[in-house]
Order: sequence, then structure tokens, then C-alpha cells
Amino acid sequence: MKIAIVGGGAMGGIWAARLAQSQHDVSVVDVAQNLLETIRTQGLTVEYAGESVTVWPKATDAPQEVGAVDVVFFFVKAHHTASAAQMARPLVNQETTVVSLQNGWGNADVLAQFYPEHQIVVGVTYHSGTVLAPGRVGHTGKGATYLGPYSASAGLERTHVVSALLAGASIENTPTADVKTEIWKKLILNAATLPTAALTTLRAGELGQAGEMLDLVDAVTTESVTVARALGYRIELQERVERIHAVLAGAGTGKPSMLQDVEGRRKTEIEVVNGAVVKAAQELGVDVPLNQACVALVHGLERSWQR
Ligand SMILES: NC(=O)C1=CN([C@@H]2O[C@H](COP(=O)(O)OP(=O)(O)OC[C@H]3O[C@@H](n4cnc5c(N)ncnc54)[C@H](OP(=O)(O)O)[C@@H]3O)[C@@H](O)[C@H]2O)C=CC1
Ligand SMILES: CC(C)(CO)C(=O)C(=O)O
Repeated sequence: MKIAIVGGGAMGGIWAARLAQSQHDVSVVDVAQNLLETIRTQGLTVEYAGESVTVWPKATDAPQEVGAVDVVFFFVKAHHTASAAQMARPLVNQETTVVSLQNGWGNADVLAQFYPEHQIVVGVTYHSGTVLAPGRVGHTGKGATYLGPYSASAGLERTHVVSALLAGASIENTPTADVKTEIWKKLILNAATLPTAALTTLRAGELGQAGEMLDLVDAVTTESVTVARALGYRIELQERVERIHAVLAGAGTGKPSMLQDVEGRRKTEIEVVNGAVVKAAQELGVDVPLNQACVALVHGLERSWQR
């Protein structure tokens, strides 16, 4: 299949390597010139458990050179989704399936401003990755991936095509019509783990060690689960707490994505993570002081970089 990955950083790099290894025609579309130059001259290298694989996808900032593809995966940060979707228009014709497995709430709504709703497949992934250098990615954790149609009226055909594509590239995944529940479940994980890691510089495994920080992770989880349940999602607190502890332990020395952003002094996704929980809570009239504190602290940190 002809595949494009828009955003060839940590997650996009992992996806591009897996799909290229499965003999698909993969193009990485990105704006970072040093990344594109490295992929063109040295290939894209992904390291996992002490082993590394190098693949040679096309790498470009000119999607018109690639043309329409069968599937395009968006792996940019949420605040870049709109500009990336605008740039990626030449990749999409009426056959193309557009996929977002980004973190946070609202990415697919943005994509739907650019592409027909029935072509969009949305979901979440519990894989994790770290950019070690441009074009060199550490695949720090493996986990489940959930996919489903963005539009309730769309049916699961496109979801199954993407699911088979990923399964063929050894990316285990579950197609589901109830993908919004899975997106909220991941949002709860991210709200609990991303600002706590970003504000302390603790890596995933360190954050998962028993103690006051893990207690705080659990308390943010409890708050966000209350909001999700008030919205009508069937999400169990105990399941979330156990899964979050397992994901943190499994990601070991990996740096949660918001910590990577803070270390690089890049704008974070706090707005679409804890910010989304706060927004939903305000609409419901529920108090979420911990999520609010996370938003304020991360915004404060971002503001300090402008001094
Ligand atoms: N890292 C992780 O472990 C996980 C991340 N995610 C989610 O996946 C998404 C991607 O995250 P991650 O891989 O960490 O991000 P990265 O920052 O590692 O990679 C994003 C890439 O997109 C590029 N980019 C920025 N703007 C555009 C644009 N307009 N068009 C094309 N490319 C662009 C960036 O370039 P530049 O650097 O120059 O901005 C960068 O190379 C996020 O939503 C994240 O939350 C989900 C699960 C785990
Ligand atoms: C690794 C994980 C699952 C949680 O921190 C993640 O989603 C991220 O880093 O963005």
C-alpha cells in the first residue's frame, strides 16, 4: 500500500519503520529539514530492546511530490494538526483513509475541517517513543492500539483496512465502534502521567514507583474518571489505575511525550489533555482542582520560556 506519515518524530518514526519493513511504499512528510535530510542520507533508525533497524522511506516537505496515498497517518502534536492537514491535502483523494492516533481530545475534529468525515479513522496507541536524534527514535514501550470510525454513520470498513495494515506490520490493534471510550481512557492516562512527568522530569518508570508522585498520578486519574463517567463513558477507576501503573512500568526509561516537549522548550499538548478534562468538567459543573493545577503549572512553565 502507499502510505504517508505526516510528522516523522517519535511515533511517526516508529510507524514509518514498521510499515516500511512490511514492504509498504512509505513517505514521511514533515517540516523539520534536519530530520528530512537525515532520513534521505542515513535512513530512519528505530531502536528497540537493544536492537536497531534502519529503513529508507521517502522523506519530503512537499506532499505534492508523493501524491494521493491509500492511508495517511497524522503524528504531529495537536497544535500542529491544522497546519499539517492543510499541508497534507495533496496526499488525500476520495479513496484515502485519514488516521489520527494522536494524544488528546479534538484532533479528529480538526481533521474533519479538511477531509470528509467518513474517510477519517481515529484512535489511540499505548506504544511510546523518544526522539534520540533527528531520524533516530527509541521505541520505548509497546502496547495496545484502538481504532474506529470518526463518524458514527461511517461503518467499520475503513477501520478494518487500517487494522489489517497495522496487524501486518506487527502492530497489534483492536477495531471498535466505541472508539470514543478508548480515546477518553487514553486521555485519562495522559492527564495523569504527562504533566506529572513534564513538571518533575521523572521518566515513565520512575513516575510509576510507589510513593507520593504515584499517589498524585492516581488522584488525577480519579478526578478524570469522575468526569468521564459523568459524560456517560463506561470507564472503571480500578481498571484505569492498574493499566496506568502497568504502562508506566512498561515504558521504563522512556520519556513521556510532554517531558520531551518541555526539555526541548516546545509548546506542550496540555490544552488538549488536562485542558480537555477541565473543559468537560466545567460544562458538567464538576470540580477538577488537580487537572486545573496541572494546566496552570504547565502554562506557567511555558510562559517562563518567554522571559
Ligand atoms: N511520544 C510518545 O511516546 C507518544 C506520543 N503520542 C502522540 O503522538 C503525536 C506525535 O507525538 P510525537 O511523535 O511524540 O511528536 P514529535 O514531536 O516527536 O514529532 C512530531 C513531528 O512533526 C513535525 N511537525 C510539526 N509541524 C508539522 C507540520 N505542520 N507538518 C508536518 N510535520 C510537522 C515535527 O517537526 P518539529 O520538531 O520541527 O516541530 C516533528 O518532526 C502527539 O499527539 C503525541 O501526544 C502518542 C503516544 C505516545
Ligand atoms: C507514553 C504515554 C503512553 C504515557 O505517558 C504517552 O501517551 C505519551 O508519552 O504521550
